[in-house]
Amino acid sequence: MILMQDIYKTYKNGVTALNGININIDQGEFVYIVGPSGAGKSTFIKLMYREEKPSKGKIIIGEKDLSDLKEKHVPFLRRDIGVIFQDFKLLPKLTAYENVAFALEVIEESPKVIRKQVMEVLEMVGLKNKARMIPTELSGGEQQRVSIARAIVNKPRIVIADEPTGNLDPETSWEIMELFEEINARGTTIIMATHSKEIVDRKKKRVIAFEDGVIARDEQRGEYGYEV
Ligand SMILES: Nc1ncnc2c1ncn2[C@@H]1O[C@H](COP(=O)(O)OP(=O)(O)OP(=O)(O)O)[C@@H](O)[C@H]1O
Repeated sequence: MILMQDIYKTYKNGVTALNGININIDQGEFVYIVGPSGAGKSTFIKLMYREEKPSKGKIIIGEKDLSDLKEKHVPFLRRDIGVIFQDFKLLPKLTAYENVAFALEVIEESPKVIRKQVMEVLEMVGLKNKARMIPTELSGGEQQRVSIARAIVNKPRIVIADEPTGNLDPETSWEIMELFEEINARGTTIIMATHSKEIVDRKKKRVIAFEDGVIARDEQRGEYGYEV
């Protein structure tokens, strides 16, 4: 479960990005976050994995109240949340296998567990044969698959994606969306910020629309709702 109560976020430069957010997302939901540029979507997402802290308000992720989460416990929160970005953020000198394994090495998993889980997850995203390639040897879609593999190798309960198809062509985007649906079907909560009207309107899911730092719409089986 993800709960936000009365969340405000003002950055150091005085810009207020979120202006009173209340939200409740159940385990296993698939939620699109939409809205105009600058509406507060990325800020909302960053609060969930503690990349940013709210200026005011309460955030609960699973059983953890982030208000009293000590810095040294942030890595434990991140084990429960996989994050995926538009620009993949892979380590350029490491192979696909090593990029995914890295997520488990930092939490000191045993080499045996690492090998098994990394190969399983690379197979799931269809990249078992390209495990030894480095990011520049892979297409954009393949790089995004590696980053998805890295995000889910820990079996997190929540996957957050900030414009994951923003750098991909339409066909590749659909393939990536299928992967997200597969992950969601296993019970993982998916929260995805997107500017893609095609994706949101075709895959009818819960839609939360941000405008000027507040939630303007929150609809089950919603639509994108903006002209493109
Ligand atoms: N680190 C920061 N410091 C200061 N202001 C910021 C920072 N990050 C975001 N903002 C401001 O907060 C507001 C909300 O930004 P945010 O990135 O959350 O919007 P967004 O809806 O994700 O936009 P986009 O669709 O363009 O990614 C904007 O006015 C932005 O300029």
